[in-house]
Order: sequence, then structure tokens, then C-alpha cells
Amino acid sequence: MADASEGRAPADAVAAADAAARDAQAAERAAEAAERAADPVFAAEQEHLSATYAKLLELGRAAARAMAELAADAAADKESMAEELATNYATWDDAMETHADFMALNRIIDGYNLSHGVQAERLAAVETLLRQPYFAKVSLRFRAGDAPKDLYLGTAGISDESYRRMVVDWRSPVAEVYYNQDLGPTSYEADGRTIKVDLLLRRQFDIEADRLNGYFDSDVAIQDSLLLASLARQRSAQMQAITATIQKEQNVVIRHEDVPALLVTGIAGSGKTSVLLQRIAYLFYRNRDTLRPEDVYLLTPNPLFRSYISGVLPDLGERNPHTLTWDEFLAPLLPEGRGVGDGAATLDDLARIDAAVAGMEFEPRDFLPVACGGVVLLGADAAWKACQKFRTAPAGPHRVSLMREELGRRLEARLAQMAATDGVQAEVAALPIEEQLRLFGETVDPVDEAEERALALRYLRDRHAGAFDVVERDEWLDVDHLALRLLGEAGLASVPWAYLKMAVTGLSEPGARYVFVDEVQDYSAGQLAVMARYFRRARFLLLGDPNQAITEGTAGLDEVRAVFERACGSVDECRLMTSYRSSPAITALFAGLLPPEVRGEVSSVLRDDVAPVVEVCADGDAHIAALARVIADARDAGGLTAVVVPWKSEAKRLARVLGDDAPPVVDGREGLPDAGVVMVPLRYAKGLEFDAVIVPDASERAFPADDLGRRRLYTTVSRATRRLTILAEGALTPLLAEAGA
Ligand SMILES: Nc1ncnc2c1ncn2[C@@H]1O[C@H](COP(=O)(O)OP(=O)(O)OP(=O)(O)O)[C@@H](O)[C@H]1O
Repeated sequence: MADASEGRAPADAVAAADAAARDAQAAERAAEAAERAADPVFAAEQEHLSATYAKLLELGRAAARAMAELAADAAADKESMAEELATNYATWDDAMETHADFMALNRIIDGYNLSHGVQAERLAAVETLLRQPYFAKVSLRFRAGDAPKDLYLGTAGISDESYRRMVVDWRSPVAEVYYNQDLGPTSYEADGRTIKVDLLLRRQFDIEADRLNGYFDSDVAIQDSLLLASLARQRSAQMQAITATIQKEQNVVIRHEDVPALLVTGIAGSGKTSVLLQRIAYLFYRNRDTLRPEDVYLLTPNPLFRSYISGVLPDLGERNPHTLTWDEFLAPLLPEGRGVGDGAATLDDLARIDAAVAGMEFEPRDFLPVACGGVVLLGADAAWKACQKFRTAPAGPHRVSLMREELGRRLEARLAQMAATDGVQAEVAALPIEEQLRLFGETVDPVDEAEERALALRYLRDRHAGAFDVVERDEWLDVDHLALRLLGEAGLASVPWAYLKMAVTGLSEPGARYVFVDEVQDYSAGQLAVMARYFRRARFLLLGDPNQAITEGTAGLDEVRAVFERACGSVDECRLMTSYRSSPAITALFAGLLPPEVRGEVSSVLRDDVAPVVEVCADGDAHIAALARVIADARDAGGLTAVVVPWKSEAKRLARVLGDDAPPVVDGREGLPDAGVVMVPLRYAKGLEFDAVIVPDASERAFPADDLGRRRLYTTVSRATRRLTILAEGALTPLLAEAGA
């Protein structure tokens, strides 16, 4: 029988080691605290922080109090004015006086709303800043001989009650000197002017609420300590803002002038998505009074990615814009029930459509009846008659919009006709009480024929609301028939179908002011052309990495440029070549998979490093055993690990063979856990990152030695931040040997 103490010995040893480690950490903390106490700069900065924090609390309380008072005053004023308001329309003068009284009341209410908005914004800024009042300080001399001015930079800006700037917003013009990282004489742009300053000090802070953990005085020659600290943190299930550590080349994109189209290409982990979100926040700030989240669209690869990034803008004090996947964007443009398809379409496909539409004329069979719930309200001949009425306008968007209005009028007229019938009026009379309340806001008992008709018309408009949608959405136009007639194609795929409909009807979203497309390399040229046409007045920011194109048939960079040059007139470009996500060893491995001419340009941020582990297993059993082992090790190591599989089917197969050891499969709908091991098909791992990545089978079967295989492998391994384990059954794909793994 085994001695019980045998089993305890190692546990005791572990406990002793843990205790020793804890003691060492406590001693280290005490030493650090003593060092800080002796550092006058630390003490002064802590004092400034404590004072700022206390002031923020005070300002927050004052704003909340002001809002409560405003609400009470507004309610009282409204009540007393409403009492005094005598509505009198007897004579023209009376009517004018009543009108003036109403306007005065509205102005007072507007005034209250405005003040309320100002206080609410202030309270929001305080809330943001209480998490971290600021992250940096710059000392600037504006004119020789002047005393330097200290500015503290934070996620939001705020002034005290005497308008003294306590914290400067990171997006304000002067903050540019912090991001440009040039100590000494430098400059920034404000209101179209170049302002020259001398940057005497650039100090970064590690701050949590009112506690200063450390400060770093930096210049270009030394490492960015705050960046290193930020990169050393464990990944979380949610992307974090990078406000405090935005790098110079990233700042160029974030603060880029407002151009029609900006294409940002960058290697994996170079911060493209981070920069995109920071730019949205920047644009909201710079266009505070005119740009609303409703005017901005963000196209993301999948719902998992959307949930991964969803917290960044709210943390920056901004609302998220419309955030859509391609399927969510396209589905509403297609007839109900029609699938969005695979998105494949070339520019040639679309050029053929443009050519066919250019010289077209409508014919009677291009039109469909307007129906709702199986009831035909306007026959197909109605659209044809409308078409004839406006035949002098060229067949295309202008004529279609005239026809749409005409059909709307005809539909109204048709409903009015129906409302005059005894049958419909009897239906209204028989409506249950709840239905009457829903439709009319009261129970009804019409006194004369006119009232009967009016009620019947309201009833019909509600019942046939779908018909108005059919008219508005131009569903009276038979796009399938047009495709057959003009292009000779039956069953046109979804992308050309949507493009044809746009070309003929002018279907678009002209209210969109900015459109951001992440992972732009994943779209076909046809998909991009549809976006460019749909958001025809928008400015585009396109971000991507041609080496992460993981499916065939997507647009190369030249095609991306061609689509947007045509749509927007010009395309400006920026490149990001430093990997912030992955450790130097992992970056070196995936850089080896890049075309030789790009490899040399890649860099990473120097930090502690663990070399990737590569293990080749002789047969299937050894392979599964190794996989189970590395998954168990990853669970013990903590953090979030992804077993990234090339396909969903492979996830299913591995789940079967691993049995109880299999990690849960993430299929793109639900979010990621904070820690543990998950199995993720490459398609959903796109854009995400994990503390550790396990590539379960890096054989040639999974990653054929061709260009697509190379890009898929590059995308897979570049999801790892610090640990990478590559297994293979049989032999490794030659791609890895070429990459020097
Ligand atoms: N300036 C920075 N400071 C701190 N962290 C940064 C910075 N830039 C990027 N990162 C971090 O690097 C990681 C990768 O960033 P991000 O996902 O934006 O890169 P990407 O270029 O979109 O990657 P991919 O193309 O692989 O999807 C993130 O964890 C991000 O927070």
C-alpha cells in the first residue's frame, strides 16, 4: 500500500513554493512603495491625481444636481405656461398670438433640453474619467521665454467651473504632439493652422481610478513602457481601446484628413481594427454637432467579431454605429426569403449589367402586381401605365422614382375606393374593442358616411401597410425578368441581382456619411462594388491584409483600389507593418509565410518570448494523444486558448475523437469565454486573438502548399499572442519548412 505521506509531499512542496512566491511579491511591492515614496515626482503626480479625482467627483455631483434641477424647473415652467396658454384661433391676430405663445413655450423647452444635454455630456465625461482620469501629460512651451504649460490627456476632456482645462481629450488637436512622439520642437494642426511648440516632457501614467501605479517619461529612443505593459496583459474576451498607446504610424490613420476613400493595409495584429475604432471615435469628436452613429456603418466579418469589438466605443464614451455582417447588409436588399448566396461576383459581371441598363427601355412584363396578404391591390398594368406616363424620363432611377410616387398615389386611391364599400365599413364596425383602440386610439361610432370612410381608410392603410412597403421597395419591378431579358440569365446570383436592382432603381443609402470595412480582403470585387454604389455619398475606410484572404475569389488589392477609385475618385493609402499582437517569435514565424519582398518590412515589439512548439506525430493515435495533452496543458496554463481548425467539419471530427477532452466549439453566434480552451473554425477566428493557439494539424492535407494554404496558415498562427503549439500527423506542410519553423 502506498504511504499517504508520499502523495502529500509534492503538494506540500507546491504550497511552500506558492507561499515563497507570495512573500517575494509582497516584498517586491513593499520595495516599490518605498521607492515611490522617496520619489518626489511620483508624490507630486499622485497628489495631482488625487486632486483631479476629487474634483471630478465634485463636478459629477454638480452635473447630476443641475440635471435634476433643470428637470424640476422644466416641469414647473411647462405646467404654468400650459395653464396660461389660451388657444384662440378666432381671428388671424388671435391665431398669430397663439402661435407665438406656442413657439415661446417650445423655445423654453428647447433651452431646457440643450442645458440638459450639456450637463448629460459632462456627466458622461466624468463617468469615463473616473475609471482613469488621464493617461499622459505633456509639457509644452508655446513661445520662447514663456513658462511651460502642462496638459493632462484623457479619454474625454473636461474643464472645471472656471473653464480651466483639467483634462484634454485625446482627440483634440494639441494631443497630436503626444502621439507624434517627437521631443523638442514640434507642431500640430488646429483650425487649418500649424502651431509650433516645444515638447519638453512626455510622461505616461499607469493609473487606475485615483491610484497612480507608475509613470514613465519617454522619448523616441527608449521603449514605450506603457505599450509594453499593455501588450503584456492577458487577452480578454473583449477588445480594448488603445487610446493611451496609439503608435505614430497608427495615429496617421486615426487623424488622417477626411478623404473619399482610405485603404489601410497591414500585417496581422498591426492594429487595423483598433485603429478603425479609434478613428470612428475621432470622427465623432471632430464632427460632434453633425455626425451621428446612425450615419456611420461598420461592416464586420461575423457576429462573434462584432461582439468582440462591441465594448470599445462605449468605453471611449461613444455609441456604436450600425454594425453589420455582409449577410445582414445584403438580406434586406433582396426579396424576402431569398438567400444571400456566397457573394461571388466579378467586376466584369457588374460591367455587363451597367452596359445592359445604359440603353434599356421597360416593357410590360418587367412589372409585377402590388399585393399584400394575397390580395392584389394594383395589377401589373398599373406600373406599366405609370411607366408610360413618365416615358420622357430615361428608363432608370429617375423614372422609377416618379413611378414609385405615382404607384403610391394609385394605391391610396385604390384604398379610398375600397373604404367606400359597405363590405369594408362593415368590417370596421365589427372590429373588437382592443383592435379599435389599437387602430384609432378610441372606440368608434361613426356619425356619418364621411366618418365611416375615413375610419375605413385608416383601417385599410394599416391592414395593407405591406403594400406600401412593396411600392417603396420597388418590388413591383420584376428584377428576375429584367435579368433574363437584359442579361439572358435566369436565377441571377445575389450580388449581381442587388447591383442590377440598384442600377435600375437607384436603390441606395445616401444618408450614410462614413462606411468602415474591416477585413476588406474577404470580399469579392462585386461585393465591394455593391457597397460602394449603395453607400454612394459615404467616405470609406477600408482595412485589410491581402495575406489573410482565406477563401478563393476575393478581391486583390488592385481590384479594391479599382472599385473605390471608380466610386470615390481617389484612394489614399497607409500601411501598418508592426505586429502588436504576437510575440517576436510568433511574428517571425508568420512573417516567414509572407511573400519574400514583404517579410523584411515586418517588425514586432520586443518582449518576453516563448518559442513556438512544433510536434510531428507518427500516426493518428499518437496525434490525438498529443492533442489531448496540449489541450490539458493549455487549460492548466490559464488564459484563453483556441484550437483553430480549418473547417467546421474538422471541429466536429476532433470533438468526436477527443470525446470528453474536446473543448467547446465556438460557431460564431455566441461570444468567447474569458478563459479556458475553445475550438474555433478559422472563419470565426478571423480578426480575433488568443493568449495561446493550438494548430491541431499542420499537415499538407490541412494546409496545401499553395497560395491559399499559405494565407490560411498565416491567418491561423497569427491569432496567437504568446504561445503557439503546432501539431501534425505524419509530416508538416512544406509551407512551415519554407517559413523556417
Ligand atoms: N498601439 C497599440 N497599443 C496597445 N495595443 C495595441 C496597439 N495596437 C494594436 N494593439 C493590440 O494588438 C492586437 C491586435 O490589434 P488588432 O486586432 O486591431 O490588429 P489587426 O491588424 O486588426 O489584426 P488582424 O488583421 O490579424 O485581424 C490587439 O490586442 C490590440 O489591442
